[in-house]
Amino acid sequence: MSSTGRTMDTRVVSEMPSMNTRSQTPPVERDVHIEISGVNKVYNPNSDEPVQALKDIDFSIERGEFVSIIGPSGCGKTTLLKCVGDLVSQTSGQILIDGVPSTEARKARRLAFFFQEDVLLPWRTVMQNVLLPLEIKGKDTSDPDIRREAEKTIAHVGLEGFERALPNELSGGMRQRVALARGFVFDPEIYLMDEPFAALDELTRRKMNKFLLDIHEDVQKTTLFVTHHIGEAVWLSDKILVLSARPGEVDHVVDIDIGRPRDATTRTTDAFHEYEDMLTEILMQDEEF
Ligand SMILES: Nc1ncnc2c1ncn2[C@@H]1O[C@H](COP(=O)(O)OP(=O)(O)OP(=O)(O)O)[C@@H](O)[C@H]1O
Repeated sequence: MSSTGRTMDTRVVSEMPSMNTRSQTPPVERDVHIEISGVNKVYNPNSDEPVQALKDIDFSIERGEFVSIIGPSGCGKTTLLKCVGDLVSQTSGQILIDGVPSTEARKARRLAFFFQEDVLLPWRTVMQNVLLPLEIKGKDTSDPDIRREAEKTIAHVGLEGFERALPNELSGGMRQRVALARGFVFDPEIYLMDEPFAALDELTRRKMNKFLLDIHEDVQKTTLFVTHHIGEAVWLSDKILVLSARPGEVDHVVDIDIGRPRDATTRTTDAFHEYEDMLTEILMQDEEF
């Protein structure tokens, strides 16, 4: 286990049996996909009450890594995700995707967003919802090749046979899988996920976690995942970025040294529980949490 943090608490570290600080690990070749440097975000900067959401964020994500962002409510998790996806602009600093600004990456549709609400169009079938991003992109969605691709994506999320169903005929978990398929269909390089399973009941959420785990281990897309759920973050992630209370700063970066593939038994291991306890303790130290 390893953890680095701007405000590393030695008491927490010393309690962890096999924790090393990152400076002790030998240098390895890194393939940086997303580079966040000196990012600050202030909302309403010219008003009487500017809100500094992010402060001096330096963080990088390697290709194929699954990184979760956790932290106290309102600490800037969504803001950071939106800055990476160029849905809001940072006030200062830069975010590069493979060395190019995130604005260009968004325009080239290299990024896909997934939100808590499945935002499916209720009058469109599963197939029509999945085809929507391709339609917006100006593709001819009556093209048999495109439809085959969409069918493959629908099958990939386990919804084969539901192509003609309407959203209101599906369960919450199924609707969320349609939303995932809609993001996957244009084969983006990076998944940006903002609490995609927060509205689901615990059992469905577990199933969706396992589903995403399998997809990630299959396609290994670089993923940035915002969550409040520590267990979910540990199960899914290679690395967890913990932000401090607002203004969000990098508080800790915890590498999850649990091998893959992971399955339900992973959640019963000592290592899993140690990570859960460590992260809970880090978050509890923040008085505003
Ligand atoms: N458009 C906006 N205008 C002004 N302030 C905003 C805006 N969006 C977010 N904020 C503020 O910025 C801060 C960070 O918000 P953000 O939603 O990024 O945090 P979060 O960690 O994702 O929150 P939560 O855990 O509640 O989902 C909060 O204080 C929020 O009120």
